[in-house]
Amino acid sequence: MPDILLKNITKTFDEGRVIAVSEVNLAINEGDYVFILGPSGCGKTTLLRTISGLIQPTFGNILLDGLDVTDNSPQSREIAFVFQDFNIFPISVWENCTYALNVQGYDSDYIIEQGEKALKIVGLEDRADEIPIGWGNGDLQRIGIARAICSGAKILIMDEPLGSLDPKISAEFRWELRNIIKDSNLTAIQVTHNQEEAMAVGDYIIVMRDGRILQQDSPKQLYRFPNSLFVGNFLGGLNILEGYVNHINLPINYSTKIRLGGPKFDVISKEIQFNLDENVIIAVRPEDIYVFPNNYDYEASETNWEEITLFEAKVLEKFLTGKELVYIIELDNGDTLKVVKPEVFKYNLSIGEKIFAGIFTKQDLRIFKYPLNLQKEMDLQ
Ligand SMILES: Nc1ncnc2c1ncn2[C@@H]1O[C@H](COP(=O)(O)OP(=O)(O)OP(=O)(O)O)[C@@H](O)[C@H]1O
Repeated sequence: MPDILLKNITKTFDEGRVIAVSEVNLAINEGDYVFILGPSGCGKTTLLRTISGLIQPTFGNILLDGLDVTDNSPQSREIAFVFQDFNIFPISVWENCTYALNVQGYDSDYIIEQGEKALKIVGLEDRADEIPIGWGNGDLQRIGIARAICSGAKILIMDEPLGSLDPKISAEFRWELRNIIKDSNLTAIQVTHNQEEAMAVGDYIIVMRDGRILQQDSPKQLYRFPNSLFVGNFLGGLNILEGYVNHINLPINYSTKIRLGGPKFDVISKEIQFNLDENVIIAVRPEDIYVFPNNYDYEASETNWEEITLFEAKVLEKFLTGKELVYIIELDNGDTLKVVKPEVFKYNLSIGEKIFAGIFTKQDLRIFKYPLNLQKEMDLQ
């Protein structure tokens, strides 16, 4: 039985004029560490607040451990919140950690047991008596997490918990947080704007847009098989090319031709059906495009060239961004593609140089229906 089950959750504001969350169905299992990603205003925080009971859904039901808690108070839901701004009081670490249990009148043996357990988990057991004034953000958030664990909650809800941390500390702390969650067998839902963080430590990622869930999958599946152009572009970026289906080899193989004399690719699509001559978008990640100099010796290479579609191109731009070398290449038909390689790349391709480019079509090329509004579909806002 899923730990958290959302059935058709809709939340509107301003007498229905703002639809913050729309018909969301979601199941999260016990022990899962789930991230919610999406552009600003897509409904992430509203969804978190609805699950925790801080706000009531307009429609729909929330089940925790099989029980309908839609009308129950936040306190009764065994959910703890971890905030971006820590909410730490100028009292001792111990008092911060056990504050809620004291207010709720738990007996002192239970409070001591819970407090000691929580501080040990976050590595603050030797600093319980200190007042955390002047502490670094990482340690302050440790207290915030200890407080959540101390409450005895089985579910952690975290709104940008690492958002105030220095990027280097955040990159280290994310693993610590994951270990804490897994070791304590907590179910955790976290909102972040940091895709890298979600991809690195999340079991699942939920991508939202305009109040709806577009896709919920493992990071690898989302990255390799986005179910829409928006999801693919939002997570990691996509090159897109407009084309049409010029051959169908049933049941699953479509040859698509890029318009105006561009190259032809054999694409596999198991999920979506296409028709002959249908306009489509084919998409490829910048890091999945091979580029070679014109005089490359294919015979000498061990690559299986049968699976790679090669086409001629010209280097339009070349620049370094930190650890990456970016090429913008132009196809014969004027289409352009972004290609990303490691900073130390074996070929020194120059601007203006004629080159060969290649795509491992079966593995790396995706085909999508041509959207009603391509510009809106690719807009990351
Ligand atoms: N109390 C409220 N009253 C009216 N509108 C609201 C309220 N809370 C949220 N909204 C609106 O609901 C939509 C979703 O907001 P929400 O804060 O959930 O998005 P978000 O994805 O968390 O955004 P961000 O990433 O910027 O924090 C937005 O259009 C927002 O303006």
